[in-house]
Amino acid sequence: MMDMNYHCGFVAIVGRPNVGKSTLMNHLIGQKVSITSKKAQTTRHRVNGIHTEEAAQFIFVDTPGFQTFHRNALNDVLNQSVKDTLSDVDCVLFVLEAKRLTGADREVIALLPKHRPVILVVNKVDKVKDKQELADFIEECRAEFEFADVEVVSAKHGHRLADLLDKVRPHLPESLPLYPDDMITDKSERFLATEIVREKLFRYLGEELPYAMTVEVELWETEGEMYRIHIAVLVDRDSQKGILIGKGGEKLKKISTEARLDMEQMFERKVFLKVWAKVKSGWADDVRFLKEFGLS
Ligand SMILES: Nc1nc2c(ncn2[C@@H]2O[C@H](COP(=O)(O)OP(=O)(O)OP(=O)(O)O)[C@@H](O)[C@H]2O)c(=O)[nH]1
Repeated sequence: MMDMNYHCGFVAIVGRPNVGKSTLMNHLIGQKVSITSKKAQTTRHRVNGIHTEEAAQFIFVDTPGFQTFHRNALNDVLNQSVKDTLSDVDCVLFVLEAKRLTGADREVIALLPKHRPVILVVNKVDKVKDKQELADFIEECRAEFEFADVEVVSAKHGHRLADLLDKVRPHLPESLPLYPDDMITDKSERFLATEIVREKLFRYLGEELPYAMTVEVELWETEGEMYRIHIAVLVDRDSQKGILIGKGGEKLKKISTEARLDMEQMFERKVFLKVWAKVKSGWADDVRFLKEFGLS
């Protein structure tokens, strides 16, 4: 594998919320590492997924969704983080939903780098029956930005993803692989642990509440073969804390037990997990607080 013609580089996936960025990345790397949901704005953290081949390694950077309607400090930080990401990758995948070019998409287009190859990825083509309409749509998009290439895909159905990779590959610089070939994500086990807890929050609290919550590792220790992990779930209000904990602590206990079992399976070791709820008022507007979270 260590041949001199090896190519390896960074690829950013951008687009407005809900176009299918997480779904796309999950399929490209072949394992679920970030949560997808019908609701917008589920990927608050940047996720790096890696796809390794015989002669190339693609390191994907999934960027947080743009929130165009409810601007607050959180979203300014997210937008800046997207700009920083884009100026630092070898290729950008700009994802659109077939036949939908909205104001929010145009806001993302405005942030696309002029001096990096940007490939237009038209997703959800399974929803479009008329080929001519699709061709017209692509023309319309091409008028908005000078894309290096275009590919139509269905991320959800894994359709034409190999063709997409074929178009990205030439943009990766000649370099040895930066990661071992069995590595799916360079996000640490810490990150995966928070994703597991987030997934349980969505499962047990419904679709609404988890958007007002954030999950943070407070302690991570190795004791012999075992991990000792403390995770805080930060909520805006006391009432949300109450819902999270549930009657007699039942709900939080269930979330914590299921998360522990998933972690033990994923990390292949015993896990001592403690999950608790904390109130942090207005955390979404507190930029300094976000910085502590490594989000800016
Ligand atoms: N029909 C169809 N639906 C898709 C396709 N790809 C993604 N979706 C759906 O679109 C919705 C949003 O997908 P996500 O991958 O969460 O979108 P995202 O762009 O990562 O969203 P944010 O994390 O909010 O930025 C989900 O319900 C997906 O199942 C596709 O190719 N076809």
